[in-house]
Amino acid sequence: MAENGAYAEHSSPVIEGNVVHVGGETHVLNYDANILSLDNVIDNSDVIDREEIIDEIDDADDEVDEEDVELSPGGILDEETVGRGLSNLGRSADGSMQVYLHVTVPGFSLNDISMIKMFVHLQKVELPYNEITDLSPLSHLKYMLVLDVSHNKISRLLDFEPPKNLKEVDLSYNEITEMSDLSQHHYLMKLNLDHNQISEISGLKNCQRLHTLQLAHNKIAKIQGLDHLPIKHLDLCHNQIKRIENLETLKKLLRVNFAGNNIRSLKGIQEHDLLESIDLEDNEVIDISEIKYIQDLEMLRVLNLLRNPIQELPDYRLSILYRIQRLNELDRHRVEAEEKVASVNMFNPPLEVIAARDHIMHVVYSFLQLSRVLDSTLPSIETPYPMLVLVGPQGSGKKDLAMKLVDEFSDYFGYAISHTTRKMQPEETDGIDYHFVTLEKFEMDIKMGQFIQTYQYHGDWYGLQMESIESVAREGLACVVHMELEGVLTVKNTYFEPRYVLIMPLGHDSHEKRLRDKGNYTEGQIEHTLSRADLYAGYNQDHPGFFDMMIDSDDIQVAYKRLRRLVMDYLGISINRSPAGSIDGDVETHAETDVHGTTQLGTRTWSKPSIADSAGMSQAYTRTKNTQSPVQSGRGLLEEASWRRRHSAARDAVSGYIPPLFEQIVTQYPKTAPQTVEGQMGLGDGEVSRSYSAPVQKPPHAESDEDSSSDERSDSMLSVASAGDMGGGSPEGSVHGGGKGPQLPTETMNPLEFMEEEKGGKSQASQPGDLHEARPPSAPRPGSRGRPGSDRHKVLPPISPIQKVDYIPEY
Ligand SMILES: Nc1ncnc2c1ncn2[C@@H]1O[C@H](COP(=O)(O)OP(=O)(O)OP(=O)(O)O)[C@@H](O)[C@H]1O
Repeated sequence: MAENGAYAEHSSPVIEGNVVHVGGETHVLNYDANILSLDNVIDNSDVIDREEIIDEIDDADDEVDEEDVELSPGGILDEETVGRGLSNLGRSADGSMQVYLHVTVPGFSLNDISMIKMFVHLQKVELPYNEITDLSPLSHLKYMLVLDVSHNKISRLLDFEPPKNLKEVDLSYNEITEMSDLSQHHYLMKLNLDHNQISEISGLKNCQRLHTLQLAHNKIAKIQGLDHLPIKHLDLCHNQIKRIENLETLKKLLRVNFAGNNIRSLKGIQEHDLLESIDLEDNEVIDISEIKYIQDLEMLRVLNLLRNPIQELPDYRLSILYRIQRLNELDRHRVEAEEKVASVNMFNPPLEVIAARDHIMHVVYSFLQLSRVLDSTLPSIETPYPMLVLVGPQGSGKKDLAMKLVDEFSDYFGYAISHTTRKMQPEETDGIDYHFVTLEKFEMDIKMGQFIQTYQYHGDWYGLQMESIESVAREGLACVVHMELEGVLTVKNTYFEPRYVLIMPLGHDSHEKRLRDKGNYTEGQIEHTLSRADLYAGYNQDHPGFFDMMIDSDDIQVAYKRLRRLVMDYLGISINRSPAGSIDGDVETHAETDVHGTTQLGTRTWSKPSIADSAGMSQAYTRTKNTQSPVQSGRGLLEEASWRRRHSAARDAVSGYIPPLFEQIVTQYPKTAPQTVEGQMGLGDGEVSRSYSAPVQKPPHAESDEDSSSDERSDSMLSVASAGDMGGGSPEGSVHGGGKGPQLPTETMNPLEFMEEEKGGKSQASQPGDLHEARPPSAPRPGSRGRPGSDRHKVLPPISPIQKVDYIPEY
């Protein structure tokens, strides 16, 4: 009997056993003489050209196909059947012959494959869909690499002498109940045992090259016997597994399929850093918290949780995507980038998104209410309602600072009381620290459009109502509020333009201690709050200009000193000099008090620079007056004011004038809190902290305090401004009074009023028809001269009188 394979190359057909070699091709012939007459081929070899011979052979093959030849009768594999199934001609393993390397004989109901042992060179044997029970003839196929005997009746696993190099075995759809020891199959890489009756994984211990193990649709109840195997693809779907276990040592896992089991928890799958795909379809995963076991898997891209109870959770898909942002496919559906964004916005919205939503909500609710004119805080381009917002993490002490500031500067500031649903603490008073309200009331107020911002912190709601601000403003005071960062972001969406001072406990330990000392917070809350301190620091760093100032509140006393000095600087309140001539600059320092015991004001108020800023105006005023009106100069009002500001700035630059600190803070952009602690431009003690800000120089027109320190100069600027003998006397005197020094306008004075006065003469009484009369009457409160937000301060500059201005001083 001829072997499958060997031939020598000839130009004319050469017959070797059942093989014909024609022009480099080899054909296997049947022994049945009816199929092909070898004589014919050989006899006519001289006269029939090669192609005809090949055609003839092909025709003969076709004829045979058409005939109903019974192959492998009785399920006994015969040579004819093998011959038909041979393919893939190639070199034999020893390289000496050309042989067929593959055989495929599917669906012949084979139960005896003894014949196969004749074909020793076969490397790939496919005998699926038969009735094979015994694989022992395969022991002869020493070169076999791949074996597919799926869909047979095999009950014993690889029960034959193993070919040395057997790599892939498909024994799926058989009747194997037990996994025998496969220790001799050293080279086994892929083993498919799907659809058998296996109840226990075993015998694989020495299969140290096994990278794919398929055991789907068996009766396995426990994952075991896989320790230290280099398995990358593990398919255990449709078994009876309840727990993912014993996978710790499978460090190469890339894909696992546990679909169709009874798994509830994902515990056991963690720490597989290479895992890319997990299929858990049709299991019993119910709890979203289970995702924690897989959310740190760096390479995970595909997850299937279809037909698990977890699918019933509201926003299930987004919550999974939020937790595992790196997924490309979830539940057999591609994940879109938009879904990932939506998931973040839903479960951990960026601060800006929270603030925008909050703002929109309050705007919409307020639109639903009857509109009401808010006379005290109505916005104005020139002088927005003055507000100071202390912002920082909980426990930064900002509430205490705010309270203390309002206490000390009660003539200037009022505390805008926020509403909260949190429990009142023993040391707190309703209506002073907060308006303590029920959740129902809080929600009702939201719906009534009362709030300008709200924020939920540690489960309690906080919110600032318009009425809280308005009630402070009605008193003629600027308002101080404190809030978390999200609140600030909402306020930044409103028309208010407060100054924002970041109160930051820079020392982690002191912050923690302060939180613990309060004794009100749980461990989780403390941890959360401490982590938010980093958020603030990061936000400050990433958003230059967001905060106007940062104050370290590690030491609350020092923090207050700084805040106090900042405020005094803003307000232009002079600071007493100590006998030694230095500035006290601390809590002991008091605002300069005039003979009447009222605090003396400088030229600044707590507001944004108005159209005609004080520096520009002040210097403009020292110039020769030019009574050309904007109309005459061909410029509009705003354009005129802008032109003057630029003119003034240019002149300052030429003359070397550098505005004092407060003015830099108020007027310069970006007006930012220092991005690092070191860079803090605080109003700290002495030159060190000053060195971070621009040097403060005396303006050319300031004549006094030659030897003052820079701090003093800063303050002296204010004094100079007020020194135009505005300090004493009546409010009118302080603003309009004619002194010897340069006349400086103040922000307590409407620039237009200032211009008008300049026109009409400093000390002259108002003339009929001038701005004073055109302006709505203001009711000065006793002792409230020109303080921010007061009725003396033109927070609400009249609109119609602007039209009446007939000139703006030129210089
Ligand atoms: N209207 C508001 N909007 C946003 N956050 C607010 C508002 N009112 C108060 N908060 C902030 O809510 C947080 C919790 O308030 P709580 O009164 O418990 O703080 P606290 O312990 O006094 O903190 P701190 O010492 O920083 O003032 C604080 O950071 C507070 O500033």
